[in-house]
Amino acid sequence: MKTIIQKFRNMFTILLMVASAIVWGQTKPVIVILATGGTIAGAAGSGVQSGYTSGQVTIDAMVNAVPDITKLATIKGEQISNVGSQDMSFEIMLKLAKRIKELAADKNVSGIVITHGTDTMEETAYFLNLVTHTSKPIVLVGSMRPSTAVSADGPLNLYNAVSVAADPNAKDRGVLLVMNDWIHSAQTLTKVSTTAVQTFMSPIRGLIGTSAYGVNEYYRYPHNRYGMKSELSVDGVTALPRVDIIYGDADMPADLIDASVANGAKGIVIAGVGNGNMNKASLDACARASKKGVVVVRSTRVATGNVGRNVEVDDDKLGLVASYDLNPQKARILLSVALLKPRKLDEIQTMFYEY
Ligand SMILES: NC(=O)CC[C@H](N)C(=O)O
Repeated sequence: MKTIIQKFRNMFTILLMVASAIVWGQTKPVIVILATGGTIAGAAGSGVQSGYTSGQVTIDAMVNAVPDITKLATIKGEQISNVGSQDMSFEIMLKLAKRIKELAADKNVSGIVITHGTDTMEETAYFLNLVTHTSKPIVLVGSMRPSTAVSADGPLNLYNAVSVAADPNAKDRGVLLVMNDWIHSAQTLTKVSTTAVQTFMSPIRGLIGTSAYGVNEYYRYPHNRYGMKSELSVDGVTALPRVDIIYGDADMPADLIDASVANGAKGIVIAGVGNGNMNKASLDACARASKKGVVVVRSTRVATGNVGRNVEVDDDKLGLVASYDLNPQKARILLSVALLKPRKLDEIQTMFYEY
């Protein structure tokens, strides 16, 4: 009799454990990881080797390296691409945007994490910030050391990124990047070191918050237009117009600007010196381009500070746009998306102030 009761009790305990596991599994937020490649998925022959190849490791292997992640969320993974982000293309970005839109509309999904190489992470982050209209957290993450390195930074970065994506407090903050304990806005972040683990900074407007072993603190909401407030869209778009970046320096040759126009650019971003300046010959070439209907934006090669309108350059007279907060690579993204529709110069200038 005693053994029957004991058996019954054991069965009941097991049933209870299974039921609570199911309930917990259902209440845990669902986070979808979209993997694109990068160093976080990179591998080398040894733990102390500087040479390595990006985009070698699958999403499952990345998640398995951080078993604790499944305590934060139910993880689902999809491989979108597996490239070093120097090979990130508008085609992959458009594919990402489309998939994010579908996932954001799924009421079972709480947030999205994108694993990505750091070289062009600012472009992808800013692009998604403009064209994904959702309040759900979208978090980019990468690493500076490959998965096989001694002290690889990828696993903790991924853990923190999932914790932010699963955090209701991260909602409505636009596309974020979580690396090395810091939470950045897509609009402000920039890569400042070629190899150091502390490579992302938000030098103009500062951090959105911090994430330490999954404990998140938020300081602010981004100031600019993004997500639900963005009027920009890439729905049904399969390619973006050509926009070139031309680097400014002392005695720069102006014929690169004419060549860009001749090769079919619809927009040009000048990574100018100082406050978006360039020599007289280049300014003349920009004015020529503008007269032909090519939109020319003056950005800067300088790491901090914004480019104001009509400071040393008469933008009104020459028909130019000032990039304001945006560095050349982000100015190129905004201009490429803005040019999907015919827009007047002053409308584009307003976009540079607002986005
Ligand atoms: N740390 C990195 O992710 C840089 C590696 C690689 N070039 C990439 O961007 O994917």
